[in-house]
Formats: sequence, C-alpha cells, structure tokens
Amino acid sequence: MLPTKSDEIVLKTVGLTKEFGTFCAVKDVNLQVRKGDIHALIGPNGAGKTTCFHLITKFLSPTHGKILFKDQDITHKRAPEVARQGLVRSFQISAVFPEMSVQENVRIAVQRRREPLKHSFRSDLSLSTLNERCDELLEEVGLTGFENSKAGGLSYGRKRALELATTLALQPELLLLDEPLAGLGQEDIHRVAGLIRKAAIGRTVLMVEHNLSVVATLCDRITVLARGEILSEGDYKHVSSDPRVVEAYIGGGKRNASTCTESVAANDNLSTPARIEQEA
Ligand SMILES: Nc1ncnc2c1ncn2[C@@H]1O[C@H](COP(=O)(O)OP(=O)(O)OP(=O)(O)O)[C@@H](O)[C@H]1O
Repeated sequence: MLPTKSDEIVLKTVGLTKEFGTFCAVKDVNLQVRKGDIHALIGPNGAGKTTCFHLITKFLSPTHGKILFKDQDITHKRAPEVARQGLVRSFQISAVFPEMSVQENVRIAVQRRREPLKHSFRSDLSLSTLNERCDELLEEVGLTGFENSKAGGLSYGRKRALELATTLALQPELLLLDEPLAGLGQEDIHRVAGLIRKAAIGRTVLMVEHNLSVVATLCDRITVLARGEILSEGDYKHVSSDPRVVEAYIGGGKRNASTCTESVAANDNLSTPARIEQEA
C-alpha cells in the first residue's frame, strides 16, 4: 500500500497581494503547500506566477498579506534568514562558478551551510574534510565522475544538476524551483525531472513550471493562477478538466474533460519565460 500523504501545511500565504503602481499582479492569493508534496504553480502568460514566486522567496515584498513557513510569519524576513530556516530557492546563491571545478562549487555550498560566517578562505587540506558530503551530493544528482570538470564546461542539463546539488547542500525543507526545465532539450528534461523527483524525497518542492506534461507526471498538487488570482487547484486531472483553466489557457470556451486534458497536455510551454525585474 502507498504511504498516505501528510495533511500538514508547510507553507501558507494569506491574502498575498502585490501591486505595481495601480496594477495588481497578485491578488489575495491564499496558497497552501502540503508537506512532502511536489506542488506546481502554473498559469498562462502574465498570470502572476513569477511575482508570486518572488514574493514567497523574498525577492519582492508584498503590498498586503502574509507568508507563513512552518507556522512562522516570514513575511518581513530576508532571503538568507528564511534559507537558514529551510526555505531555499534554487540558484539563489549564484550556484555555479564557471571557472571552478564541479567539486569546488559543491564544496563552497556545503561550507556555507556549515559555517556561514567564517573561514571563507580555508586551505584545501581542511576543505577536503567536506569532500565526503560533496561526494554524496554529486552522487545524488548523477555527477559522480565529473568532480574535476570545470563547471562552465558542463552541458546545460548537467549545470542544472550542479545547481541542484549546491541547493541541496543548504539542506532545504522546502525547495523552491523557478522554471527548472526551461531551456532544456527533451533528453535533459526527463533527466532533470527525475532529479527533482529524487530530490523531493523527504522534502517539499514548490515550482513554477511551463512544461505541463512534466507537471502532469511529477506534481502531486497544482495551483493555477490567472490574472493574479487562484483559478483552480488540485491534482492534474482535476485542474486540467476545469473549464475555467481551459478558458484561461486557450480561450476556447467550454470543452469536455478529455478534450481539455489533451489540449492542455498538447500545449507544453504555453507561456514565454518570466521577465520580472527584481526589486532592489
Ligand atoms: N516590476 C513590474 N512592474 C510592473 N508590472 C509588472 C512587474 N512585474 C510583473 N509585472 C506584471 O505583472 C503581471 C504578472 O507578471 P508575472 O511575470 O508574475 O506573470 P507570469 O505568470 O510569471 O507570466 P509569464 O509566464 O509570462 O512569465 C504581468 O502583467 C506583468 O507585466
């Protein structure tokens, strides 16, 4: 028998709202992310996904509303502080130093986690004590054998794997991924999706993703945003058969459930990549 999922909510937003001048990009969003789920935020162009993600990951401040992580109000905390509490956004530490080796990249991330404020320039000898943890992380993301390769010379898919390793080094409880499959070729998409599935074991993942066929197979729960508001929520079967979702994506009016599922699944990458400017 499959283990039943916990109903514990690890991340919650209450009335989350972001206005840019008179324009409301995210409006009264009440999101609940269950512990252990892979949860996707999807929606058509301009739906507010990236703004919502930037609010949760502290790259933007909300105009109204609250963000609760493990029941603690983190609305006004900064990204490094919430990262120490376990809410970690991939790529937030500028994960890949291209001139350094794969192992050096991961070692720096492990060291940051263990000793965030001191010993930034330790000798190679003492740093080598961290190698065991590095090896574990590299194995987890399938990069064993690439330890001495220059990070900048890796393929795009392997760079994503390396970025994931440096993020996992920070021991996230809630891992936040912003379009982790963007720009990848078909083969890498499946490889990186497999890595996300593996990384999600014992963790919670919240991701913004455009690739709906991967979302369909990877995610336990999906929140569909449209015009800054939650339009539909549930598993893929539920949201893809919701006529409002079909309408929002395709503008095609009412369709039956099977047509909707096919239409949505056939329209991977419906939106263009995010283009939000970060707040200072
Ligand atoms: N800094 C900003 N200033 C003004 N408007 C903004 C800003 N950032 C986003 N917006 C607007 O907010 C709305 C939501 O944008 P957002 O990028 O969050 O949507 P999205 O769902 O991620 O879209 P996409 O899939 O196209 O990336 C859009 O209309 C966008 O133009």
